[in-house]
Amino acid sequence: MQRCLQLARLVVGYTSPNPLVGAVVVKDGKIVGEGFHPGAGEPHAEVFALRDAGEQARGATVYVNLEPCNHYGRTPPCSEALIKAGVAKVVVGMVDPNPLVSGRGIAKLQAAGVDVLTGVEEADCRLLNEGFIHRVLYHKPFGILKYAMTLDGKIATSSGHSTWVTNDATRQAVHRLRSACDAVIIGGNTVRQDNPHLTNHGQGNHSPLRVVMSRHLNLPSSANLWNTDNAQTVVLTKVGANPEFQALLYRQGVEVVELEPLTPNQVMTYFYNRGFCKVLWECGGILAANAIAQGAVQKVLAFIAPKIIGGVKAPGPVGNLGFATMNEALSLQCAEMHVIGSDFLITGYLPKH
Ligand SMILES: Nc1nc(O)c(N)c(N[C@@H]2O[C@H](COP(=O)(O)O)[C@@H](O)[C@H]2O)n1
Ligand SMILES: [Zn+2]
Repeated sequence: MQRCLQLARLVVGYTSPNPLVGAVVVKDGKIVGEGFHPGAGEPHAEVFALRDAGEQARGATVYVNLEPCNHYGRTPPCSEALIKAGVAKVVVGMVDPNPLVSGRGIAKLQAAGVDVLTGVEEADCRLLNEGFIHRVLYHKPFGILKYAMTLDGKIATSSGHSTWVTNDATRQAVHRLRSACDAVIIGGNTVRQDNPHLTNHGQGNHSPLRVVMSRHLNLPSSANLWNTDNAQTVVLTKVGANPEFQALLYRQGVEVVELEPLTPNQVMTYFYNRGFCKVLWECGGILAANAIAQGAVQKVLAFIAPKIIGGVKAPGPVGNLGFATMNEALSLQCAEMHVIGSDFLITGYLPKH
């Protein structure tokens, strides 16, 4: 199953709205076929693995991190392909939450006499596809809030200087994280203040869509994000905002989309309709607080550098949530701490809305 996950990860960032899936065919204790799902519209992982195994699939065991499908979507059902290939056993990482599948693939295999074992390495399988699972269950992409702060909770100095809070290894981890996401979102303030690139800087193959939320388009006419040679940018704004600036962006290949209302919740609906599974919020505190308040954030990744910068006016990672007492605090679930060189990373999930 871990090999399935390795295969699936080869195309991390490329498969949305579909999941990341790898499959392995084992006969007499040896791997005789492997495959992964390259992206929506392409055959599923099981089909590639069966093709790779050829006749050796007969009587073999197939491992796959997601339940084989049993529906005609963009491609025909894998359950039928597995039965036709004559496999003896299928080992499944997790049941597919997609209501079109959800147990039906397993039932079809069992009805045809195929032995099925489910829930193998399930936690890792769920983690790999947490974006897909959330998308399917809640009809919104999975939102991740990432920030980097000092030990005293500042994301910049009081003058706004923020390069760099964390060490090189942490910044590379963030670039890999971007590569695994469909989009990375910031607000207009971050463009004005930091002029970021928001690319993967060569960490991973996939470049996420770079997104700026700006109500009035009071943005610089020259910015790294307006260079669309290596990565696409979309600016989300209010209906009718600053037509001259919209024209300037269009000329540079930047897509402009008008949304009403321009809120994190509406943005997540827009990106669901665009087929996205995972969206990264790399914004400042005000937008981060709005995104949390509107349920657009499911997971938090807080990178912490053991430095103290001080400053009463130095900004923190999350603005006003309207809480007055400590018992209103949002407690992260399944919180974990990781060490990245001299920095620390705390991850966890926000309570469900
Ligand atoms: N088990 C499995 N292996 C794959 O490689 C997959 N891509 C999936 N996806 C499931 O089928 C749905 C997509 O179907 P189409 O690609 O449109 O035919 C997807 O939503 C998953 O439920 N499953
Ligand atoms: Zn399938």
